[in-house]
Amino acid sequence: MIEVRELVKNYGSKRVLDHISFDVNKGEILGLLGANGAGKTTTMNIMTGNLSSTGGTVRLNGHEILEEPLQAKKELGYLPENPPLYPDMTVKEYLKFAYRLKKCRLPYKEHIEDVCKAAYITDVYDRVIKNLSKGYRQRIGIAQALIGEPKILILDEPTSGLDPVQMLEIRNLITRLGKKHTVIFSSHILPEVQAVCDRVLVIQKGRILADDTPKHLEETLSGKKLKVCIAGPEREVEQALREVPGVLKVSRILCQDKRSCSFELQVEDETDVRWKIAAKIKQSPWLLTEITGVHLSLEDIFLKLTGKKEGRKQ
Ligand SMILES: Nc1ncnc2c1ncn2[C@@H]1O[C@H](COP(=O)(O)OP(=O)(O)OP(=O)(O)O)[C@@H](O)[C@H]1O
Repeated sequence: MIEVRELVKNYGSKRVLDHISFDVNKGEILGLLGANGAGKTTTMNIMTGNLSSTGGTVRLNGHEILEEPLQAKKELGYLPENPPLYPDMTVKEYLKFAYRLKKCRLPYKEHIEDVCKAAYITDVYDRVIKNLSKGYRQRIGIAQALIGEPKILILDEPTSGLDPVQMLEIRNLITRLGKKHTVIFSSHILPEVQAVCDRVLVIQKGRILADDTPKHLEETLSGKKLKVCIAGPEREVEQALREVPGVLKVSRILCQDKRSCSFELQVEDETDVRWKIAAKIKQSPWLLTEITGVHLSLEDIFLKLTGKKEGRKQ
């Protein structure tokens, strides 16, 4: 559905995109994750034909954005970082304006109704935009992007500046939109990408650091780890755990419960080793009090990939 190849962008002698390539399949929700200045907006602006590239190509449903701009843009709904709203218009007037601007040919009344329903703005249809909350304004921006039934939605930081409730509403909305559209959205909020995306591209200084599912990315970087707490003599328990097939490494960790001892285990296969440990402890006089997976948050992964904390904005 989307094919981005070797995108390069220079501003004078400064290279801000350095050979970015990726594909997005039909129906996928892709998160573009990166710190402030990583190159997310630049990538999206080039993909939507709003900015020229120094090199590389972008194909939207087979149409190259510079060679066939009209056909390519018909495939596309775009929400820029600052939604292009006219605050003195009512929602009705604004959507009519966007409908005309896009030269949309779908039946006006039904289509606008559908778009308002999809973006959850039906109840403010006759209100003046400047009097609405930022959450509503963001959803009006999304409604504008939905006009013309584009197959692809590109949303630049759609939750930026929203309160936690509004953020959740937009995340839920993106998940629902993903059922009908191919969606790319950018964010610097890691749990958001984790919650919403099928795939994540981690981008830093104009380069792709990782292209993976949030879950696989986490597993790959964190390694498979278990936390095990057992009520029993520490040294003997440690030895017993080392003997369980599939356990690669056993490290003692601090234990909150004075009657137990705790260990972090590096293992080959989490589920399999859990069963084996449970079976082994059952045969002993000891008691298994906890066995849980240890997972890195995507935030830890991001810091691991980038190797530093600088440049992150909240
Ligand atoms: N017109 C411009 N002239 C020079 N440098 C620019 C211009 N626009 C963007 N840049 C630089 O390009 C780099 C990437 O910027 P971009 O806006 O794409 O980052 P971003 O990941 O979207 O960050 P943000 O979350 O702040 O929007 C930054 O270093 C930025 O300073």
